[in-house]
Amino acid sequence: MAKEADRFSSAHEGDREPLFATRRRTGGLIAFRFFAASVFGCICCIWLYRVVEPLEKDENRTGFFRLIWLVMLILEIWFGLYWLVVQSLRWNPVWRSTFTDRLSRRYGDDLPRLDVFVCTADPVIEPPLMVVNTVLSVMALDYPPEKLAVYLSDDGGSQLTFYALAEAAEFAKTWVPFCKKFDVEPRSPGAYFSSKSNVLDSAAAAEVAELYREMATRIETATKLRRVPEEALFKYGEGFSQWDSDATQRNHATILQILIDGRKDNTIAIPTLVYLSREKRPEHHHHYKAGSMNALLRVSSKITCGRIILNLDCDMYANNSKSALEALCILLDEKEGKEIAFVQFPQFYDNLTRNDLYGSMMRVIADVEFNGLDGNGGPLYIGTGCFHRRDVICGRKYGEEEQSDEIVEAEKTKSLASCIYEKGSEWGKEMGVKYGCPVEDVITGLAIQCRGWKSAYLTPKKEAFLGVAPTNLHQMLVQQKRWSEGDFQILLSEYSPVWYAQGKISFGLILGYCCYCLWAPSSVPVLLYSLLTSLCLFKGIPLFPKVWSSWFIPFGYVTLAVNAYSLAEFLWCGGTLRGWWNEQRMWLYRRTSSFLFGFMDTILKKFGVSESAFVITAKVAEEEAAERYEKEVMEFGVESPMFLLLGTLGMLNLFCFAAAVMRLMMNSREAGGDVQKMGMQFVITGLLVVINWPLYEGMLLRKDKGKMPRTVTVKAFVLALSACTCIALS
Ligand SMILES: O=c1ccn([C@@H]2O[C@H](COP(=O)(O)OP(=O)(O)O[C@H]3O[C@H](CO)[C@@H](O)[C@H](O)[C@H]3O)[C@@H](O)[C@H]2O)c(=O)[nH]1
Ligand SMILES: [Mn+2]
Repeated sequence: MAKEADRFSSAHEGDREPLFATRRRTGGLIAFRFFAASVFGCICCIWLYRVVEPLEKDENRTGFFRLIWLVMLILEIWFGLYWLVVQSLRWNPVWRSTFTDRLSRRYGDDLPRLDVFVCTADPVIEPPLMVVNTVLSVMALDYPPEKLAVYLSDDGGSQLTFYALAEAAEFAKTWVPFCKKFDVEPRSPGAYFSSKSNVLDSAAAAEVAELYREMATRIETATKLRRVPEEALFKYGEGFSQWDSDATQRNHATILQILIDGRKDNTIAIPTLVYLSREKRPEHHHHYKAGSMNALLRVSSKITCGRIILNLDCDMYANNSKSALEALCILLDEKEGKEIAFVQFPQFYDNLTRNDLYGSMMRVIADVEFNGLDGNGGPLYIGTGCFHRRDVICGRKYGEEEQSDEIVEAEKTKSLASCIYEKGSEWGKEMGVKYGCPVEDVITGLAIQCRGWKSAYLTPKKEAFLGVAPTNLHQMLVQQKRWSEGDFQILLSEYSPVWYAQGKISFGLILGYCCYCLWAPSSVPVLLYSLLTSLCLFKGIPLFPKVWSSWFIPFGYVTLAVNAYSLAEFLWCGGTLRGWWNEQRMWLYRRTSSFLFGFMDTILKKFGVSESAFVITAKVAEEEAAERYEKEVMEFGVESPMFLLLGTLGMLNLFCFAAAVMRLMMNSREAGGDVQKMGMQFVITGLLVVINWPLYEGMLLRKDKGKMPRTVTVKAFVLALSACTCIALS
């Protein structure tokens, strides 16, 4: 391998054309900076208002009122500073483009080995048919098959998944050559055959489609019956014999089976395919996905030892067969590419509806913010759709020599995936993917960047990978809780971007990390601000300047400018107006439930009270729920503390707004004054009510199974009503 590395770096000395280009924005950027400066100027005015205004003589201003005023000042300082931090993501964006033709000219098929790691963990919420579609899509990537290997890590230790993979191995012999011969896209057979428009109209295609359908039926039937057919147990006996009779998901020996060995069998041009289920024992922590990634790193090093590693979640199929070549344009570039440790593609989904009810796409993050991060040193590693250099993820520092990894085939390969292998080693610490954090990906990427490496972000026109977004509110909130909690833990950990990364990565990138690491704590100010605004409206206490006073200008300008900009940005990124509105709702819900719970759990964890776990996101929904998802009807359905909180806050807003409107109508003489004094509060609380409309519908009007459970509605109602009563009487 040492020689091979040499070959890649120096043999093409004469050929100096870069393999990728980096584009920066110029014109628009200056306009943006002016705009940002104007907003910041107004933010300063708001702070000034809070400081200066209470000094005015006003007999109504009691001690309690001053306290509220102080809280408002603190919250506005937080929002202002957070806004500043977020600008780092827009200050210096870059876009990368690649020259795959130059890559082909220079290297032909002489490319480094590529190992693809696909992780799955549960055959029920991650259906084996979906998993093998992902596997098949990467096996058919535009890449020399003898250089490509696909590893499936099954944390579910499921015979069903193994069975599906064994079936896929057979089907691959037809599918891979078919894709290459006819250059089909996308290369997930499920996605390809379900898209009516691009399926070839030929006998060959019809034959492959039939084969696929037969395989899919077999896999789905087995999954439904939760039983592998008898003849398959026999046919793939070597694999199935590795399951002990008492094996369970959490307690079993290592299962390792090379289903296709591309190293030996050169007659069929199909990539190597390996199934791995690492050993699990109840007394050993398995470290979730990070644990399986590290087991994969070790086991694959003894089988194919790809110099490049692509990591995919089991639902992210390859939608663009050129993605590996595109990533290599960056990693093999002789000049700038040398300092780049990993190439991240965005997470896109193929199950989104038009207006993206749950804001799953995170359009602006993918199309704006990550380019901003790239300009400051590189995007975060987000766990899927990411090409790594093996030796870097294993711990190599920037500037160190790449080590040669000899493939010595040993009988002991299996032991590399045992529970005790990592005891007393650096795995999970300085080597491989890090343990102990719910976002193992982000912290690992940060550590790599702190070792001197950069990363790059690639967004080809045709999305490289497509996954499955959560299709109900609860799942979405749970996923967001895990992310916010994990990112906040990073902020408090020894790898904190604020302390540890100081001097190791650029200041802009530190701020970039902070945007996400501060998600969890940002819940508290949003909660307080919205509560204070509506409760004070209810009590008739004005919190903002009068509508006609000049102090109102900065408030009005900041509110309008920030929201108009966010809307424009959303539309530029291809979103719809409705989609933006939905995203604003999710912005609020995430903060007042997911992030808040993530924040509290992190604090509790610091005191050793709770343990954070990795709750896997389901990738299937039952039929009726799926229909509601298609129609963009918000799905509640389950009892959850997060819903109770959202419901209570929603009701509280409604009561406060209703009470204030009633007061307006009853004494219409003072109405004008009331509106003037509290115009801004009316608007904010009113908007909160409007944005909560799907919530009220779910609580009060709907009858289907996806409505808010009755118990939650009643509890929320009682809680909100008692809160209002207490406040009214106080
Ligand atoms: O014990 C576990 C738990 C999960 N997984 C796999 O990890 C992947 C991601 O899990 P998912 O439930 O889909 O979580 P998401 O929130 O969608 O995942 C995002 O966020 C995670 C960190 O929170 C990253 O690990 C993922 O790569 C990233 O896509 C899936 O393929 C799982 O099968 C395992 O292999 N073992
Ligand atoms: Mn996922």
